[in-house]
Amino acid sequence: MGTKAMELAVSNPLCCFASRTPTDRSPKVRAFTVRCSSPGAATALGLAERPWKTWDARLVLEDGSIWRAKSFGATGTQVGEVVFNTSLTGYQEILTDPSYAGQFVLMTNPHIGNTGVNFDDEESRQCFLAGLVIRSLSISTSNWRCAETLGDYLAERNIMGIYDVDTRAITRRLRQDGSLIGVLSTEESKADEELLDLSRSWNIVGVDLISGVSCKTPFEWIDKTKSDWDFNSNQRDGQAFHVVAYDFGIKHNILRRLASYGCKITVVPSTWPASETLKMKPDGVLFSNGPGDPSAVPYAVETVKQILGKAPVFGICMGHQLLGQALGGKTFKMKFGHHGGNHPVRNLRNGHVEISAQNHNYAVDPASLPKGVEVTHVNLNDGSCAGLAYPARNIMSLQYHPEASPGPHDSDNVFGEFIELMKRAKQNA
Ligand SMILES: NC(=O)CC[C@H](N)C(=O)O
Repeated sequence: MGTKAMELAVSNPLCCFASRTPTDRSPKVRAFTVRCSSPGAATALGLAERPWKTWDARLVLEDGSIWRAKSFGATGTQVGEVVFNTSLTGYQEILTDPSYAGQFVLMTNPHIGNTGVNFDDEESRQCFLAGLVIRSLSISTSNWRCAETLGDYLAERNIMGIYDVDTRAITRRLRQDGSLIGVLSTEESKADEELLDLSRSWNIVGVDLISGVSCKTPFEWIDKTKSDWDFNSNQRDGQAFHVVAYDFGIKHNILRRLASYGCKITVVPSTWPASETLKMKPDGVLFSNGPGDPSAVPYAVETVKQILGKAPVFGICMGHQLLGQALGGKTFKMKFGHHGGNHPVRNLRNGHVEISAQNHNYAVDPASLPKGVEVTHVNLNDGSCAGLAYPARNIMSLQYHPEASPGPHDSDNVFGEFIELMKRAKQNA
């Protein structure tokens, strides 16, 4: 155990969590109040040294706070933006959501890992996130679908995790002060100051992250939601619409839901030219979710612009933000974003409130949109724009996730609305 670890053990031998809470929020690295001069001091005080590890990883936030806790998954040093996710379930889907590229996901649910990881719940081909921050890592896994433990899964994918962190305290900090960049490290050779400097010199704003997660060549998608899991099989009319889906970091469940609604799907990379898409004469085009700053990918906005009015379109999350820009609007960075499965959204067209799955740090500013563009959905937590439509040009979009995964399925019928949009456009053509 290093000197710092001993300081913690001595400062509070019975309650390691209290001792781990930083007391100083100033930029200087001054993390703990009670200090002890040397490792031998514990013995000198008559206290037994702990037989278990007290900490072997640090999460250093750009505000100068240092969170010493325990490593799981991969080791090393990683920088990213820390966001908190309030979903109670679905950590595997969250880990494989490409929209988290460049971010550490901190789960507010304190108990993670108890169902392990299975073969079916992957939302993309790999984990793109920076790392996982949790309170308690389940000591056992128990689930009929479990194929391996969460720790082994992360280690194999070279993703770092840290547990026994005071996740409530960090969440309050993020809510009060806004998103923070953090560095997670298991490397003892790196000084706190070095990690702090790294957190302060790194930036996620203005960076194109979608090109790193998108597929490189087009492919056909055929998998539907498995019948055992399909909670909504009413709205199929068997008519196969051809949808071209732009992969800005697409979640597989968007594709599964479209396939379950009867669509034939061609997935194309983020850089796929609009002219090639239009040559395929699609019945509709989907612009997917994806990581990072939507204003940092003007080439994607340009692609969307060239498609608008030529085919019915549906934008989800990043896709919605690109559509907003293509229509002349602007996006902005929110204080700490929305990440979780419990966001109430009002559908302004019918007054219904849906509980939705959300994962975004940016939003479209409705005041920047031209006349004719309708705000169709509003997030009831903060009044932000959660959906758009431009009926004259067959455009619809949502800031949140109708495919859920994880999350409540209240908004699944939006895929049916996209089918209706394509059907009407075909009839009127
Ligand atoms: N899930 C998404 O598509 C996220 C969009 C964008 N990266 C944001 O954070 O707002």
